[in-house]
Amino acid sequence: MYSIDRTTVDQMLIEMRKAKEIGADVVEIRLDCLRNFSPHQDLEILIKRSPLPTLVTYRPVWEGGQYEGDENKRQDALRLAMQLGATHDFNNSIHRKKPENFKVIVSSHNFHNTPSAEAIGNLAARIQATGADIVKIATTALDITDCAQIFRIMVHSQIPMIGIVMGERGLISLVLSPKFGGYLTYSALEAGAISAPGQPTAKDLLDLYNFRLIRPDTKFYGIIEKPVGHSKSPLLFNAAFKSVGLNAVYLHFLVDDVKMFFDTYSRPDFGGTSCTIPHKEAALKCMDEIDPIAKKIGAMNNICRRPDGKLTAFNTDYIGAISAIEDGLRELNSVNPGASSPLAGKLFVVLGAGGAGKSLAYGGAQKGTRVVVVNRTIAMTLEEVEHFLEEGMVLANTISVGMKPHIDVTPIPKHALKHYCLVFNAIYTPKDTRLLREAKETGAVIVYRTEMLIRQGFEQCLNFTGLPG
Ligand SMILES: O=C1C[C@@](O)(C(=O)O)C[C@@H](O)[C@@H]1O
Repeated sequence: MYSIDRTTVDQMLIEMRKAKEIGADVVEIRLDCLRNFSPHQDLEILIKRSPLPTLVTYRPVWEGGQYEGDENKRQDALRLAMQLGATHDFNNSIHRKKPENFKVIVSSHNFHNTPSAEAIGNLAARIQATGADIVKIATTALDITDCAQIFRIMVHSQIPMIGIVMGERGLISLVLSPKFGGYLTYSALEAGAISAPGQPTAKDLLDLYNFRLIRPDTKFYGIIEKPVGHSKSPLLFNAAFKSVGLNAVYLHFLVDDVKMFFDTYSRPDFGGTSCTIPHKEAALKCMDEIDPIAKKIGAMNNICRRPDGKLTAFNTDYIGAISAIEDGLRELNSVNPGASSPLAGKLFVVLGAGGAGKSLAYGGAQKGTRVVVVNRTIAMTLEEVEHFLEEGMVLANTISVGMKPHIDVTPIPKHALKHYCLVFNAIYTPKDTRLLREAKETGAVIVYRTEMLIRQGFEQCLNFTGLPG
């Protein structure tokens, strides 16, 4: 559902039409946001001209809304909306059966925090006791685990319930609403036009998260990250799940405390996560098992929950990066066709010794390269690399030099690049770093981070589901 909080009737009508075009099932109009609201005239226009079933909300200040006037007048306006058929249409479309007369949503908003599941359950019971047809409880997420409190109550609610946890950390409460029996969920028409913090856009809900396919038995996965939203993995995984018809969804998890996250989301239908900064180390401590290769590398990026509930960590970065580099080398004629890997025998220079650097160094060694790791503290420095001369070397950069906003700098000067036949850069933004631009100009094959992303994601998909992505 899309909620409209414009200040004039005309603006609301425009947004209602947009909401329909985008694919919303229902629109909510927030009467308390209208300036100079004239109930008889405005409601008649809004309800009669709404292209979608319409939910009318007139929220007072004490419930987090903007209406400050007389309580009787507020209730009169809601009764009028009912007579004009707003709720009638709404129920008709949602239940797909004729309601006796109309339905009432009684809501409670908590803009400070999320109480315990027990307290939410008591609140839901009190709301139900008012004679509400539909209970709506909106709380505020201080942590992603707050969503679990709402899920626990919503899934067992005897009457229809809308449970949402507002804020960035509450995103999963909106996306997973159908999984936990939610009556409806909210989305924004477009980025920046949200009616409550943390709302996804209708487009993301429908196209990125495949919202219409989410059911109670849908398995869920995601990427644990902080801040949230930079990863392209949800795009990759949800497209893969949809293409093979897998009943699963992959989300952004904005996680503050990794242990609390894994302790809270321990259901069998939570299948695991990808892991990125800043959680890679903290997550390792929560694992029941670490795959021997991830252990050897000393870095992981993929966590799977086995059917017995145990968490296992894997490293798929080394396969993703190395196979992207191998494919790049295959474009060159100079590759020895008889060798098991086009990397075999090459001098492989890896810049950086963090998780990605360690993964590349391990992968390179497995393929028979002579690996040189370059960083500030071990092996050799960037200055020394400039004097490294052997034809046909391979360079993999994993340090952040050249990353946005410092796009004018580069880890290796252009003149030193002429000895490399391939350059890989693990930086996402910008895609065309100065390093890659100059490598291309000197005639090297270049390999982007996205090539690695796709391949490491494919391996994660295999680990999660046993199916190729
Ligand atoms: O390299 C990546 C990409 C990633 O960080 C992302 O942004 O989606 C997810 C990680 O699991 C993986 O190691």
